[in-house]
Amino acid sequence: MEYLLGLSWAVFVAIFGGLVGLKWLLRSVNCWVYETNLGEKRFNLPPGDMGWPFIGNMWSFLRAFKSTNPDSFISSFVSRFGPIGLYKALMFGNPSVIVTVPEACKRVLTDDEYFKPGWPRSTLKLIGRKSFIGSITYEEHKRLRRLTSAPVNGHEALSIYLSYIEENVKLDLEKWAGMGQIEFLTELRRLTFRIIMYIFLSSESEQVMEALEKEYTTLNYGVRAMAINLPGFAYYKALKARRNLVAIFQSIVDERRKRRKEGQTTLKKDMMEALLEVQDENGRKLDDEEIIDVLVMYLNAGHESSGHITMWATLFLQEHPEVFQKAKAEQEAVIRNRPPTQKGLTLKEIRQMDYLSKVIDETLRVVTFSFVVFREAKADVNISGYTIPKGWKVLVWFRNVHFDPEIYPDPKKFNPSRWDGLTPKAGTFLPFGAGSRLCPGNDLAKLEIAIFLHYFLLDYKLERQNPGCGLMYLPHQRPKDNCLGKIKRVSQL
Ligand code: HEM
Repeated sequence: MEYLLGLSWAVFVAIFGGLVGLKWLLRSVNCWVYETNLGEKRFNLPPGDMGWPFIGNMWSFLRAFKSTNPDSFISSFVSRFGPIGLYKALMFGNPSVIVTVPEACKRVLTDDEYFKPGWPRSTLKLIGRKSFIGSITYEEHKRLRRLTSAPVNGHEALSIYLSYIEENVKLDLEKWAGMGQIEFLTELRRLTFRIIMYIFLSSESEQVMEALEKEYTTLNYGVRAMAINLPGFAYYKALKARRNLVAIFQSIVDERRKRRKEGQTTLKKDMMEALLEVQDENGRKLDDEEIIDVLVMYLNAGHESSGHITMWATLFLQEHPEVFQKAKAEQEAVIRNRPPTQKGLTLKEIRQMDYLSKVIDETLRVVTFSFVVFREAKADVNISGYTIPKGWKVLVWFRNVHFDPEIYPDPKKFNPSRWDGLTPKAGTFLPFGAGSRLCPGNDLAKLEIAIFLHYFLLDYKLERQNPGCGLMYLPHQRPKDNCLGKIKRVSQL
C-alpha cells in the first residue's frame, strides 16, 4: 500500500514537474526567436514577458480588455517587473516595447529621427497603406498633412463650419426628443459623420451616409481584433467593409474627375477638391488610391472619436448633478450676456466656456479614446537606459499615463475641477497624441463636443434604459447597449 502511495506521489511530482517545465519551455520560445539574434543587446532589453508562441501577449491583452478591468493588462507587467514604464512583449505578431510613463511616451512621440509609425499590418490593410499611418514618406506625410489639416484647424477654418454644426446639433436633438428609445451613441456617430462628410465631400445623400457609417462600424470592430481572415471573424468582416468603402469612395472620385474634365467648376471647395488639385514640387498629382486611403482614414478618425467622447461627456454630466448644474449655469450665462439680436453661438463664446472645456478635458482623460498608438524604432535607440532594437514596435500606452495617481490623484474619478489652475506637464495629457502626428482634428473635435453640450445642457436630459449597463473596451470604450435611452426636452417634462 505504502509502495503504491509512494509511486502515485512520484507520478504526480513527475507530471507536475513536466508541466512546469513545458510551460517554461513554451514561454521561452518567443525569447529565443526574437532575442537571440540581437547578440549582446538582448541583455539590455526592458524587462517583460513575450507570452506564448505565436500569440504572444495577445491572449492576456484581449482577456483584460474583454473583462471589467482592462487596466489589469498593464498592472500585471507593473506587479511582475516593477514600475519601470517600459516592458517588452509580443503584441499583434511583433516584438514590441510597451511604454507607459509620460517621459518615455513624449520621447517616442516627438523623436521622428528614431521613430516612425508602426501600426500592425492588419490595421494598415484596413485603413490603407497610402494613408498617414501607412508607407508614405516623411515628406509626403508632411505635405498631405499640411494640406488636409488647414481646413479643420484655426479660427477662420472653424468659423466656416460652426453654423453647419450648430444647425445639425439643434435639429438632431429635436428629432431624437420625438423618437422615443434611441441608441444615443449610434445617433451621435451619425451626427459627427454627417459633419465630417460635409467638410470632406460637401454632402452626400442621407442614404449614402448611412451606408458608409455602417461600413465604418464594421471596419472598426476589426481594427483591434485578432487578424483572423476567416468567415465569421471580426477581421474578415472588417476587410469586406473596407472593400465596400473603397468602392463607394472610388465612385465619388470618378464622378468628381468626370465633372472636372467637363469643366464643371460650380462645386464647393471641399477637401476632396483640394486632394484632386494638390501637386508635389514635381507637378505630380495624387492618384485614386492615395486620395481614397486619405479619405478612408480621415472620415474614420473624424467621426468615431468625436461621437464617443460626446456621448461620454453627456453621460458623465448626467451622472454628476453638481457638475451638470455648474456647466448649465455657465451656458445660461453665455445666452444672458449676448446681444438680444445675436442668433447662435460664436467662436469667441465657445472659447470663453472655461468650465465646459474642463468637462471636455476631463472626459478625454478618463476615457482615453485612443488608449494606445503604434510606432516602430528606425534604429537601435536607448530610452531610460534600456535598448529598443531597430524594427521593434513601440506601443505608447496613453491610458496608463492618464490613470497615473501621481499625476491625477484618484484617477478614475470624473472631476473637472482637478483642471483648475492645472497646466499639464509635457507627456502627461495625451488625448490627441503629440509631435508630428498630433491629431489634426483636435480643434474641430472640441468644437463639435462643445456645441453639442451647449444645446444639451440648456434644454435636454438623457434617460438611460439600462443605467447600470456594462462596458465594452474594444475597439473603444462604450456601454454594451450603445447607450440606449430617451432624449427628453426639459421644458416639456
Ligand atoms: C475626440 C476626438 C478625437 C480624438 C480623441 C483623437 C485622437 C487622436 C490621436 C491620439 C491621434 C494620434 C495618433 C498617433 O499618434 O499615431 C490622432 C491622429 C489623427 N486624427 Fe484624431 N482624434 C479625434 C478627432 C479627430 C477628428 C475630428 C479628425 C478629423 C478631422 C481626426 C483626424 C485624425 C488624423 C487624420 C490623424 C492622423 C494624423 C497623422 O498621422 O499625422 N481626429 N487622433
